[in-house]
Order: sequence, then C-alpha cells, then structure tokens
Amino acid sequence: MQLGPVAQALEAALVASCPGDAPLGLAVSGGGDSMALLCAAAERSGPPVLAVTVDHGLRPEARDEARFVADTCARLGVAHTTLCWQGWDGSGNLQDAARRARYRLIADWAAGQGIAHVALGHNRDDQAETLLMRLARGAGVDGLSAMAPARQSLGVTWLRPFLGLGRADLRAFLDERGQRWIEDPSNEDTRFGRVQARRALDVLAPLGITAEGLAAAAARMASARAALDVATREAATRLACEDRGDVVIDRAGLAALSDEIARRLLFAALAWVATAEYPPRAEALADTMAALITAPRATLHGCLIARHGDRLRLSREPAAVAGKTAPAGAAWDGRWRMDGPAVPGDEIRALGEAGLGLCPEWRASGLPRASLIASPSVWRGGALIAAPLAGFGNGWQARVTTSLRARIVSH
Ligand SMILES: Nc1ncnc2c1ncn2[C@@H]1O[C@H](COP(=O)(O)OP(=O)(O)OP(=O)(O)O)[C@@H](O)[C@H]1O
Repeated sequence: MQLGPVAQALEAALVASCPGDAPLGLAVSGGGDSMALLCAAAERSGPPVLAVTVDHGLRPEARDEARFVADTCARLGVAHTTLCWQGWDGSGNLQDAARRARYRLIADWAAGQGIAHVALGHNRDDQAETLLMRLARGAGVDGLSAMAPARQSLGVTWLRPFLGLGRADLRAFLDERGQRWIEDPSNEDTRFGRVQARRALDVLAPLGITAEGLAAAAARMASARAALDVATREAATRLACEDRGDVVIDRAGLAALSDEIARRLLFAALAWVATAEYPPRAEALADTMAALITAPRATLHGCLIARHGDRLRLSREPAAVAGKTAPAGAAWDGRWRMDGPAVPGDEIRALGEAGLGLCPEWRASGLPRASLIASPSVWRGGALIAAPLAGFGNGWQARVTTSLRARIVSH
C-alpha cells in the first residue's frame, strides 16, 4: 500500500533515528499536530507505541483535553499516561517554566518506561513562525536556526518527524480519518507573538515569502550554526584549556579570531564556568571585553575574567557561589562532585576567604586566590574538612563533571 505524506514522514524519521524494535514515545497534547502523530503511529505495524500528555493544570479545560487524548488512545489501542505538573513557584516566565517542566516530566516518564525516543508534533509552519518571531528580536544564526529533526537532551532522543509538513497537511490527514483534535483558543489570540507571526505570513505571501521558504532558510541557518560550532571547538582546542574548573585562554590567539568565533568561545567558557543555561547578552560581553583592555579584571555572568600576562583566566565569581551548599554526595554549583570519606551531614560550600585562611599550602596549587575562594570545600558543621584545590585534600578529591568542549554545541 502506498503511504501518504504523513505516514511517510513518520516512517522516514523512525528509519533515520530509531532502531526498528525500540518502543516509541509520543508527546500528545491533543492539538492537530500531535493527534496526527498519534494516528499515524497507531496505524504502523511495529514496536509498541506509548503516548503521554502533560496536564499543566493552568487552564480549566486541560484535564478534559488529557481525557480526550486518553480516550482516543484507548480506541486506537495505544497505551496512554497523563502526567500532572504542579511545580510552578511563581517566579520567571510561566510559559517557559511550563515548557521546561513538560520536557522534564516526559523525559522522566520515558526513562521509567524504557523509552529512548519520543516524537513531537512540530510542523513546518511552527518552524516558519518561530523564525519570524526571532527575526523580530534581532536574532543571529543560532536563534534563526531550524529545530532539528532529531535531538538529544535529558537522556531522550526527541524526534520531530513533521517538520517538512504544513499544519494543513496534518489536519487534512485527521479529517480523512474523521479524527477530531483540540483547537487551542490561544491560537486565535492576537496578543501572542506566534499568532501575530501566523497572520504576518498571510500578509507576506504575495511577496513570495512562504512557510516553506522560511523553513528552508532556517535549515540553512542550522547548517551554518553546526559549522560555527566546529570552528569554535577547533579554536577552543588551540587556545583554551580547562584548569580545575577555570578556563585559561591565550589572549593573542583570541584577539586574532573572527568576532563571531571569539564570542562563541567566550560564551561557551562563561556558560561552562557558571553552569548557566544561557550565555550572557552579546552587548554585555562586548562591554566586558572592552573594559578588560585597561582593567585587570571584570565580572560577568557569575564569572570573574582576569588578565594574567598573555592569558585570560575565567573563574567562578566568589560572590555568585558564596551561599551555595549541597550535601557531600550531591552536585555542587551544577558541575562539581566531591569524592571522599563523607559522614552524614557533611556539606559542600565555597571555600571563602575564611576557609582559604585555613589552608596554609594554597599557594603551591598555582591557582589564583579568587579561584580558590570560589572552589568547593567540605564542611562538617563549622569545621573545614577538606579543600582539595587549595592543597588541603584530607582524602577528598574535587572533580568537574562536565567539559568545556561539550558546552560548544549551541543547541
Ligand atoms: N501538554 C502536552 N502534553 C504532551 N505533549 C505536548 C504538550 N504540549 C505540547 N506537546 C508536544 O510538543 C509539541 C509542540 O507543541 P507546542 O508547539 O505547543 O510547544 P511549544 O511550547 O511551542 O514548545 P517548543 O518550544 O518545543 O516548540 C506538540 O506537537 C506535542 O508533541
């Protein structure tokens, strides 16, 4: 039997990225895109398919929507789970927090089910609208890059089989099957940037600016971004080295790089040292680098950047970690682990000025004072037990669990 474009797209994505016998997770909100995903996956003969819906508890209808997906799954013979999110602490952007929580909840669910691949319903129109919204914010290559058809994060490979299909194609596929979907009322709310972008696409059509064309441009941006990542990794290998959690960069080499690669290298180094999810703003970085022409040091993004002869050293800013604590067995400041003879109640903290004063051998470490003050140390009540980077190991070792290189993949 000839497969239609929707089934074909799913098939192609699975052949490209998912082993033939692996179970497949589906993130199904009940909207047209993910309902098409559900129907197409249910029609395949192959390994088991499991669907999941996140009820963010933010709209009264959300519970009914999850029920609608569950009922449809029952009819199609697909196992279904609803996950509830109650985690918003009221801080930050609600949409962003909900989105992150959704991915986290789905990833945990997938791990619990032994599922390594989860498909999402994003389509070509989403891609084009995102590009327009990012253009409005003056985004560069990274921001204008298309979503990847397959991407690893949170221990899951996320698949987006429908990036080459339009929203209308997916709805037509559902109509053919008499399958309903939920129309999100916010899709008509012109206060949302995405809805404005959708309307703008209609206006742009006479100029020949189409979702297809914009999606193609976004794909080229993604390819350019990948090339920039390679160049940045090469620059990092040549010019930068990790030194016990700090990054040391050759200043002359950095100055000889193109602005774009220098910025990317510094972004990655700052984000690695500060375990920050996002890099600092480009303007803030430019101001800081200009200040460092005359000033010996500057702070940015929770990091201290200091000139040491012909090198720049990026280290954690002591003030940024002064109040951070973690149990001895846990990660500290997002990237440090302390291994040693722990007893219950032992705590990891930044060494601090006072702690450094208890480490007479610190100069032998060769690390600057500021790096050591921000370095991890073990405390038992008020007593310093170990400060491995400051020459007071006492049977303990400090190790960084991430790498600068891994940070230089901007997506
Ligand atoms: N509540 C939900 N439960 C399960 N899956 C969901 C839910 N919301 C969205 N998804 C999945 O994510 C896909 C994209 O949805 P949507 O465009 O609303 O996400 P978004 O908030 O824009 O996030 P992104 O930044 O990933 O695009 C859907 O097609 C579906 O596969």
